[in-house]
Amino acid sequence: MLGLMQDRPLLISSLIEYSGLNHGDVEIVSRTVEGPIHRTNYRNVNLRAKKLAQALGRLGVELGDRIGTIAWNGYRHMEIYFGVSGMGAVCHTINPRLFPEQIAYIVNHAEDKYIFVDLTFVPLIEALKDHLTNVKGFIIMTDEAHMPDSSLDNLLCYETLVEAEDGDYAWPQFDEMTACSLCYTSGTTGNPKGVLYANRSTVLHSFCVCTNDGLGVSNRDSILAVVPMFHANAWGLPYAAAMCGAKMVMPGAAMDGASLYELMEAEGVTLSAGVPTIWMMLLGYVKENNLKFSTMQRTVIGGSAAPRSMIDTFVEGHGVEVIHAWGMTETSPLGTTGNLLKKHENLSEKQRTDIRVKQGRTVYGVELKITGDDGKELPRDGVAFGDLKVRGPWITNGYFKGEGGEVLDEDGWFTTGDVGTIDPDGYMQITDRSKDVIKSGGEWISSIDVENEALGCPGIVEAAVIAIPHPKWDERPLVIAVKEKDHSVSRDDVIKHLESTLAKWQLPDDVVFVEELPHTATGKLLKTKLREDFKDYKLPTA
Ligand SMILES: Nc1ncnc2c1ncn2[C@@H]1O[C@H](COP(=O)(O)OP(=O)(O)OP(=O)(O)O)[C@@H](O)[C@H]1O
Repeated sequence: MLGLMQDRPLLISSLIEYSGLNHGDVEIVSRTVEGPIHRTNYRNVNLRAKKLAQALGRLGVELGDRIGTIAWNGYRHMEIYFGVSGMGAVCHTINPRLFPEQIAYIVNHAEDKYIFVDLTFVPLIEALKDHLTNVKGFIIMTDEAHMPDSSLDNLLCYETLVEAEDGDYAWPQFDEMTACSLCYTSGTTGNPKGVLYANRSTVLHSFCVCTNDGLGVSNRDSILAVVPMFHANAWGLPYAAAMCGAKMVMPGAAMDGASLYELMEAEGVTLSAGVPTIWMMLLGYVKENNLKFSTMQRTVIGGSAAPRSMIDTFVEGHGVEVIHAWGMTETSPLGTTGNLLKKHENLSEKQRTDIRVKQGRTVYGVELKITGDDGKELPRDGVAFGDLKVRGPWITNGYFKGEGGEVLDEDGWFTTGDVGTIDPDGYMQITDRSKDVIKSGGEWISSIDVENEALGCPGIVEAAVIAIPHPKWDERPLVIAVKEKDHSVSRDDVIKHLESTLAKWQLPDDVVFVEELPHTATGKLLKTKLREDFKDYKLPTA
């Protein structure tokens, strides 16, 4: 209609086209599997993403085709993100940490036409090749000199494909609701299910990441994306970085404390993002070697609850602000961020951390509520807890190919499977996953609360809390913990420590120590495995 605004589709390609033109010199730095640190910039990424789109077109890839990637964070992966989605195909990022049979399942379920494979994952794909039904070819993400001897049929070399094209290509325009990427949940609570992101939802999500009260990503940032590009699209950081021309620093396969710290310091990293397990390791390295972060200003912790002790170490020990974030694959993933408000400026650091431990507030675009057993909305008083529901333009409306059937209620709310509270300022706090809550004598005990408190006990490096059946109380909590190396912390020490912070009925009935705890492909505690391992465990109080 004349006199109204233009109807330009919100497309992934517009992000890289923008940064290619306006932030052309800003660097993309990657650790590579071949060896040295690689440096490129947005101008080159845009050009090479176009060449890739040309090459894929020549291979017969069409609008809507799914193209897999099995790769670490790196510049070629970024080119694939933009090249594949930019041409109108769907970038399906495969999590290499899934069980091999799950990988075969999702590749077949997605009907991936081609798969981009990092050199490291060639053996993994070779072992699965007879089970992959739809794949026409494997594009190895390297140059001719590093091409492996492989038993895979239809092997193509990434650099050869890209360099054969001239890049004289205009990004096609299509409906902004066209799918751009596909991520499968990691199956903590069942089989992996596909979540299909749209061009429009991803661009809107990027705006949200770039707002100050989102993750505040800007051109002044140097971002270390530790969260993998195969996990909920690295929380959308590659897109958001392109939207504002932020420097991207990508660790490749080197995720140990020393490598991450070195990269942060060498590349002037100001913002980093990852799950608590990664930060636990990095902080351990930094403490052991008596180091400080010299450029990092803020770190995003999400995927699992950020323990208070971790927040304290970052904020008080290193002067690094923590942005606690909550989300799910189904929410693109950013749902809430724990930024402080103006009115919190004059609070003590302890009071400010009382807020930081909450999972945070929604940014514009996402609506959030909690409901009780009757489905009615509960008050935002920070006390009432219930099922957490979300709604918004970057929240899924159902799983790929209709798996699991209808997932929204009649008003469009998505039930997250998390249980939480919302306080009068809108800060949401996850109490638990609904499947992990411990139901004891008609009361609910949050396994996350008990875990967090147990982590504050000297000598405990990791703790998981699960429900054990109890003849009188239905269920009671059991702490399963990992000790610091050579530490003498005992069961009674942990219980004594918890007595100072938890109500009597919330105290665990027992504490057992293990060498290590099982984790999911995305670094979360694998409680299904713990429940299985401890299914015959008898509590001393039973
Ligand atoms: N900051 C956080 N604090 C506590 N829990 C969090 C936080 N961020 C994410 N989570 C948990 O992670 C869940 C989403 O994780 P994700 O989408 O990666 O799925 P998954 O656990 O890998 O797989 P599945 O959905 O199959 O269980 C959330 O529902 C929530 O339980």
